[in-house]
Amino acid sequence: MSDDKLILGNHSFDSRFILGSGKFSLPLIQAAINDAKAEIITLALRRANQGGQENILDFIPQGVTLLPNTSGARNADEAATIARLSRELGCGDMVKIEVIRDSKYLLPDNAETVRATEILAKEGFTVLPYMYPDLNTARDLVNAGAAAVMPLAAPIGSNRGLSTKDFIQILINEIDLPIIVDAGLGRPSEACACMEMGAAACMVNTAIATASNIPAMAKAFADAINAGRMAYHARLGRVLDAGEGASASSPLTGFLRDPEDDHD
Ligand SMILES: CC(=O)[C@@H](O)[C@H](O)COP(=O)(O)O
Repeated sequence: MSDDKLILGNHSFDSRFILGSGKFSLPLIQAAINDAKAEIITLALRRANQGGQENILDFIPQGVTLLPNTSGARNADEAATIARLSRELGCGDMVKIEVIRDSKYLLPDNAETVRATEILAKEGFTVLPYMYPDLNTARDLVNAGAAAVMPLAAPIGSNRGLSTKDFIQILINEIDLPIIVDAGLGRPSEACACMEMGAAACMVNTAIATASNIPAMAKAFADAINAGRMAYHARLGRVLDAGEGASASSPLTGFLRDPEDDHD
């Protein structure tokens, strides 16, 4: 699967692990790059330089793609302004749209996210919108020119895992764009599950940033994402319904069903 690239607009990547950087530190960024082989790291422009505090830009080596996000935007126009500013500053044409009005659950405003996507796609941006997993919104995002769709697994920073699983599966089945699961993943096994389902990539921040051993957790997520991708390509076997009973693993070695055991 050496040519199994993640394609986002005109950009192509080998890694399917994306580091969200709301919580960042030098050890986290080093771990993401060295241990998890991240090729994309998000950048909240409003946090890029806060005078005297750590500046994330100082930690990003060449060759790693910065994905500016519109964190702090409360509507589409604010998101568009942040995106234009980041392009002017030389941060490239990719942008992750985050439009959030709800300060308790930090849930994205899907309608304003569609509007921001339409504005910025028309201006030539490669737009990656963060959204609540809803099929109608995802279809609107496709029509608006998104390069991928980024549904949340659970509220940002919650480590609660794949709580929107069924709805993300609908997007994977129905939307002909990369589906990048973003936010709330707490365990590597959950990232693996996303990839087995057919997600194109996972974005993780808090679960790694808050682990006791950051490099080991970064590597665990990367390995889980790779394992899930391999399983997706290998195609999972059929799951029996509960009523179907068992199916002998070694049917040629004496575990054949005795017809007398059959019950209606
Ligand atoms: C939308 C957002 O901010 C997320 O991208 C965040 O970077 C990752 O979410 P977690 O911190 O929950 O992993």
